[in-house]
Amino acid sequence: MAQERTFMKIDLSDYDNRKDEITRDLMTASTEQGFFYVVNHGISVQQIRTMFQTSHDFFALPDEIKAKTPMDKTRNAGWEKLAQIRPSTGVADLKESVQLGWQNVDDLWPTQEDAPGFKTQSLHFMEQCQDVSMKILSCLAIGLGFEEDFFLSKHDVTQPDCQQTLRCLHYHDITGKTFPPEYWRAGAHTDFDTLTLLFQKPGENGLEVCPGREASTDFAVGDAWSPINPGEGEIVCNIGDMIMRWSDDRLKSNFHRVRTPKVGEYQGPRYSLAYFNQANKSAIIQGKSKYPEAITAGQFLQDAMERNYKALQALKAAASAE
Ligand SMILES: O=C(O)CCC(=O)C(=O)O
Ligand SMILES: [Fe+2]
Repeated sequence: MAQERTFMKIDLSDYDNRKDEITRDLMTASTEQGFFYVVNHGISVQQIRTMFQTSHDFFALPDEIKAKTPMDKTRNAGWEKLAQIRPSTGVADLKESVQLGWQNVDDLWPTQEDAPGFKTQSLHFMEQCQDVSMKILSCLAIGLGFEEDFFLSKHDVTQPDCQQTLRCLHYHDITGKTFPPEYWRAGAHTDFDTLTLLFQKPGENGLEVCPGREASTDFAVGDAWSPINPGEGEIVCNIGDMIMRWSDDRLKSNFHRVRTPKVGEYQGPRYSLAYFNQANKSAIIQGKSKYPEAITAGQFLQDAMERNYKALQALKAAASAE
């Protein structure tokens, strides 16, 4: 079921002077919908376009080249194609992606020879995403009653156990093709992280959101999906499971998906970029009321992946019993 919703636009301009107002707006957006647009964030349209060109050039390489740095799940970095299976669908997303990290992934970057400029440009963009993310997380810390730098040291990209990641995504051109209904460009899911920054190219829409999730461990999801279509230069941000738990479920990590366009609609390629903020492995996540028990971010992610795995196995078992 489709439902029109308006998502808040958070203006980061004059950040230092307007921090109280920005915090109020961010808390409203994060406790209600968990999705919002961010504008005047300091990353120029030109810089975003340059990163999209870089991502486009990488994906245009032959698969044999991209496969030189395959997805390494333990380090959450590398390239994969038609490989990510969501428990909500049971089939692989119609996409390819490359995940880039800050630490311990030197061997998982494509070489300068294969992808000239890719590493330099991506790292530059990651720095910019990191800056914007820390501004938002600083406000959310204040809003949740922590010290304003509370989340900063916990998402420290200089630490060897840092888990901050940029994922470049390419949803293939499917012009003229029809897929069974369980095939999505990205099947419905929540993000495991604290905060995601999403960029897309103008007009390459398809992202849909379903607000209303009550607990960070919940799989249940309603059926009122709303499109969220950013203008050029706007960042779509969403709250992830990690900060939902940290905030005792006050901030909402909601389900989202990317629909597969039908024949008659624009079915050309779609490119997006997602910067996932995930606390350092050793960072302690501890709520103040509902979830007072301490857990490391490393353990939190492992548990989340295990829950996903079990849900997928249950889905397969149900399908084979039919
Ligand atoms: O491509 C998009 O717009 C969304 C991607 C996404 O939700 C994800 O990779 O977690
Ligand atoms: Fe996502």
